[in-house]
Amino acid sequence: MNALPAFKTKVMPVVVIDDAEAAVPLAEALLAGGIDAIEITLRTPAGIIAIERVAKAVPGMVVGAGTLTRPEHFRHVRDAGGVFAVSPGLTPALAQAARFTGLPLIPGTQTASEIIAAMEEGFGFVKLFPANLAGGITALKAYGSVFGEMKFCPTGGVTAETLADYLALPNVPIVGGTWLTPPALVKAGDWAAITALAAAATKAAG
Ligand SMILES: O=C[C@H](O)COP(=O)(O)O
Ligand SMILES: CC(=O)C(=O)O
Repeated sequence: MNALPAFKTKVMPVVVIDDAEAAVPLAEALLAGGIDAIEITLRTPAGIIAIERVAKAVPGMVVGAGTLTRPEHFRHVRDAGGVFAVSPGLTPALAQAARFTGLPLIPGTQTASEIIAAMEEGFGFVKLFPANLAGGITALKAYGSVFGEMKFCPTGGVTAETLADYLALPNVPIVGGTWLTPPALVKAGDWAAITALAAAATKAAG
């Protein structure tokens, strides 16, 4: 599968954005806290515009899209300037769209069969989603002993308090979550508070 772009952060903010105007200051606030990659979801109409703005205006930020659930989403994201894609799951049609557009994809998995299906499509790095429902750290340890080559980005229920425990696992290079960009802080434009959350997560990630 297409290789992911390089970034340093071990903590991926999963952003649900209601107002595209907030995208650039939000990305700059995260960057100031040491986070150089962001997943802006397509769950809101503002998502794709937000990706376009961050891709144009925040050169230090590696911007990707989340919640791709339809093949045509891949073209929309690529055309907006997004450089990677994340999906809560995986189907053959989504894998084909990723290959066709050249957009690197991190697909969501939860079960052993889903991990095997992702491996069959050529993925070596997947999401564990929702990580807390899938069994969290216990599941990742079990999958680590079975799927030695597979790396995971647990997302769903990961917090500032638990991220270091996840990252201590050898098969977890990065974690994701929404706690870095609380909707109330985004709505209030409290970028300093978001930088503080990002800096705390960057520190906890080591
Ligand atoms: O999209 C990902 C998940 O909904 C994030 O879950 P979280 O809010 O528990 O971080
Ligand atoms: C769950 C996730 O990462 C997504 O919505 O793409």
